[in-house]
Amino acid sequence: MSEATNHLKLAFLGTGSMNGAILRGILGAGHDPKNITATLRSDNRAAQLRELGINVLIGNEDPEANKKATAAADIVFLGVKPVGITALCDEISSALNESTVVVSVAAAITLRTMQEHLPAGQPVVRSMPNTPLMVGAGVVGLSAGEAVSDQQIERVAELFSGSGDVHVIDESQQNALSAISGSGPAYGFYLAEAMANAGIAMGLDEKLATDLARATVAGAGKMLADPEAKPAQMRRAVTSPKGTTEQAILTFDEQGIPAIIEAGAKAAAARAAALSDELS
Ligand SMILES: NC(=O)C1=CN([C@@H]2O[C@H](COP(=O)(O)OP(=O)(O)OC[C@H]3O[C@@H](n4cnc5c(N)ncnc54)[C@H](OP(=O)(O)O)[C@@H]3O)[C@@H](O)[C@H]2O)C=CC1
Ligand SMILES: O=C(O)[C@@H]1CCC=N1
Repeated sequence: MSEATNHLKLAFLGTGSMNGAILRGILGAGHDPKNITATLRSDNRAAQLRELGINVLIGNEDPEANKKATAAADIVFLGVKPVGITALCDEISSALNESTVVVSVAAAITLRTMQEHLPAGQPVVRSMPNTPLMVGAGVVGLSAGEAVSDQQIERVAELFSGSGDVHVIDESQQNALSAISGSGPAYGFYLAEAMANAGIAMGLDEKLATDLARATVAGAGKMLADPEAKPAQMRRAVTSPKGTTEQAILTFDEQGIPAIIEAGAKAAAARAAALSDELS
């Protein structure tokens, strides 16, 4: 991370699963914790966050928490649920400096919707991150609003790049990206759950089945982390002709698993499009 980026003051407003994962990734990449302020509504997760050496403000104790964090920040990450984003934009508008970059991590909330609830000309970035950022293995898609300069989007990209892959994309691709990489960690965990249950169904005890599934999906994920990795080729390397894996893959294909995964991803993207309309 460059010196200039490391010195940026960051505010995380609504620091639950996603904003918490982003800030852990940024800290892991070497950002100075003294330059980070996180807000929460209740104090449930405050102690955990304070252990990271960052500043923590609690909305239920200080109604000005989000505004105070915003006023001191160069970049503000909005990490509340989609339904709360426009109210949060309204709340912080008076505390923003004209060069403060507002980055939303919310699914479905468009740049246009945010811009309508922020001062005219405010730089706004729509992002779709994923939780593996917290272990330095995340993915994020970024789309810049009209008022964002090249330097500002590069700074946001640099902040994320210490903990994952960064893709700057047209906003029209955000819902599809969200359906693959935003929700995708849950699909990986779901596969591990299903594999563990299959082991239990074949008579393995629960702990052994869970350990086998967890370590296997994690190991496969580690191999896939190589940017040159080719999933289909790697699958074939495990699949001996007339062997055991082949029977499993043939059964998955016969039962339509690839089409089911495509249908699931399309349902996630369609839900994002519907939410965009509901919350605009
Ligand atoms: N989870 C994921 O994998 C991903 C999530 N996202 C997006 O991230 C956003 C947050 O989701 P997620 O992290 O899962 O949700 P969480 O519920 O874990 O986090 C939301 C946090 O915001 C806090 N909060 C709510 N309102 C306020 C407020 N007005 N001021 C300050 N803090 C507030 C909540 O505090 P309290 O608990 O005290 O109410 C909570 O800590 C969503 O918009 C989602 O679309 C995007 C990609 C992936
Ligand atoms: O489920 C959700 O709505 C969020 C967006 C992508 C992952 N989690």
